[in-house]
Amino acid sequence: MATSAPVSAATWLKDPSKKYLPFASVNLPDRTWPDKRITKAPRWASSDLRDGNQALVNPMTLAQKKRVFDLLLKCGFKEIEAGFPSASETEFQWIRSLIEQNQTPDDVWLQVLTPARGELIKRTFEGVRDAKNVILHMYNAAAPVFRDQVFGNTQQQTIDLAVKHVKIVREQVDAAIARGDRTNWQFEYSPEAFSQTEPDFAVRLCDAVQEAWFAGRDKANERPIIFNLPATVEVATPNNYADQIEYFCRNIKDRQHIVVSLHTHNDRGTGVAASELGLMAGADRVEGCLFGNGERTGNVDLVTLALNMYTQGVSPELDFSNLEECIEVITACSDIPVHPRAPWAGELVFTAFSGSHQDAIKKGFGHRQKDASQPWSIPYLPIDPADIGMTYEAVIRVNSQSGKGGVAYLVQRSLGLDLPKKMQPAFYQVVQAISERTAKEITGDDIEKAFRATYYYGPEHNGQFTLVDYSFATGADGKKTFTGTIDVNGEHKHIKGDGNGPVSALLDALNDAWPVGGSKQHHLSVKEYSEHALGAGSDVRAASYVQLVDTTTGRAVWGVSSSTDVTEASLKAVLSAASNAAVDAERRYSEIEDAVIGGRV
Ligand SMILES: CC(=O)SCCNC(=O)CCNC(=O)[C@H](O)C(C)(C)COP(=O)(O)OP(=O)(O)OC[C@H]1O[C@@H](n2cnc3c(N)ncnc32)[C@H](O)[C@@H]1OP(=O)(O)O
Ligand SMILES: CC(C)C(=O)C(=O)O
Ligand SMILES: [Mg+2]
Repeated sequence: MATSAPVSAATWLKDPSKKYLPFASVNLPDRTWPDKRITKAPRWASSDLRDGNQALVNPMTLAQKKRVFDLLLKCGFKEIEAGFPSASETEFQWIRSLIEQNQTPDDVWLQVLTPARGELIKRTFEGVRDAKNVILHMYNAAAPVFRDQVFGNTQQQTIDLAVKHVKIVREQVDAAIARGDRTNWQFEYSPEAFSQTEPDFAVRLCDAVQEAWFAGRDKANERPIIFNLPATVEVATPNNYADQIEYFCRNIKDRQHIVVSLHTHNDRGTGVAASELGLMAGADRVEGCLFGNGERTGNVDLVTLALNMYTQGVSPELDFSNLEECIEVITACSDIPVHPRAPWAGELVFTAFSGSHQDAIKKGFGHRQKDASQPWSIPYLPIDPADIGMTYEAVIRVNSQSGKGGVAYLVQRSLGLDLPKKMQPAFYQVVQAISERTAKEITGDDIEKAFRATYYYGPEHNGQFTLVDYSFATGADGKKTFTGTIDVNGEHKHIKGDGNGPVSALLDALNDAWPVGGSKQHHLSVKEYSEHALGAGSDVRAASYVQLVDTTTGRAVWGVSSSTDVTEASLKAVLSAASNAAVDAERRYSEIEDAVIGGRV
């Protein structure tokens, strides 16, 4: 018995060239857009509540729409496509509520979409009655794939359909004016699937629409018509879209009386690039959605577009200083998360896990601290996270791919300690061992805990030796004599020693006292010493770092401490290092691991 192939059988083709044809480019050898730059913000129109909303699994409730609408106002949008009033009673009432409850500020244009269908246009006009500012947006499909397969229309029939409905829109506007309605009107026309439409036909169609719209009027006294040129489905590389826009701008009649608007989708992942190149090609206006919501792969992401502009030093004239709030509102209302790696807004986009990135960022911040008046330039960070309301906290996160620079950066952020370069590898080894053991990210908190445990840093972290009291005497030869008491595992021990300075005098005393607290004989000498101020003003403290080497074994250990008194900080740092020297390396690692991860592994 014959069996039929499963419906989902793969049809991957070794040679797809018969099934899929390459995009036919516009012939525009003298294109000028590649040499242009984006030097000012376009007019922005949000379509979150229309194109974004129509593509949601669960379209927004009225309350959610209102939340998004308010957010858009807060971000500074002046043109908001709020819906499709003829689609349903809910959509209609939503638009009515915005108007009747006076929710739209006087400088904001309420945009509504209608297909080129007489009864739906009339319903749309009923929907926007008494609004202050309305952009009446009408579309019909123009591309051959729609003409042939959906409507069975020729080019001329497509033009006729558009013109007929433009006249209906005009009649409705005239009727509203005649009635004395207070509304200001703009007309927007979209030849749907513009980017798949023959460029010369798109121009002819729009010329006919323009003629019908302005018929018998002096264009100079009219608001310009908006020609919105959608890449309804993105089917080619973005340079093709730019060519189409430049071609349109060059060939459309009376360019000065029209606004060229872009409306890109992201099917190939280049919606942002297409809009940017489209602006370079001469467009004036951009439609899209926050975080790229919308049909299929979404509309162009307006946050990305605006912040791309911002980081080129061009004000987008939109305010995304509180990006967290935008993310919160849009994700809650659309039920679609922002990808962790989405440009600018993703949770991970300011985070460096890898060692060489962390090292470069840390150094970049160091540079900037010295002179913050220079233009922003930090490796791997094309924007200052603070400008969009993000903190630096997430900039460096540590896993097993991280390096010493990143770890040192986190210690600096949490404890203010600027670890000496030579000390960084030692503490990094500690963190690396923990991170390999857990095979997970090590949080900033974990790193702080590990640091405190490793160097007995902080009052609750006592090493083998702690300083109880001390004094110094200076001899005639300038030598210092340390006399003091140290606590060794709970027992006080009096020690005395000489040296060129406080550190060497304490070490001399310690070396004399070995073995103490059950530890073996050691002979410690100073290999590295450094200190820096911690904090400022009356709260300033000294941070001291010392590396001791045990000359009996060659093992080197670090110690750290801080105090309001420089000498005390250095003595405590010596005892921190000596406490490390007193315990063998293996045991120290397991003590530290215990303190940081306990039973978490
Ligand atoms: C690219 C874009 O995003 S365009 C915007 C798309 N957004 C939406 O569609 C969301 C809102 N839409 C809706 O709620 C509905 O589609 C409505 C209410 C507008 C219309 O619904 P319906 O009347 O059921 O029609 P439907 O959407 O299925 O449209 C298909 C019919 O309209 C016809 N049609 C489309 N445009 C026109 C036109 N300008 N003149 C006459 N008929 C038209 C189609 O040929 C088709 O006719 P057929 O059923 O005889 O084959
Ligand atoms: C209605 C039009 C502008 C549209 O959304 C599209 O073509 O993508
Ligand atoms: Mg669209």
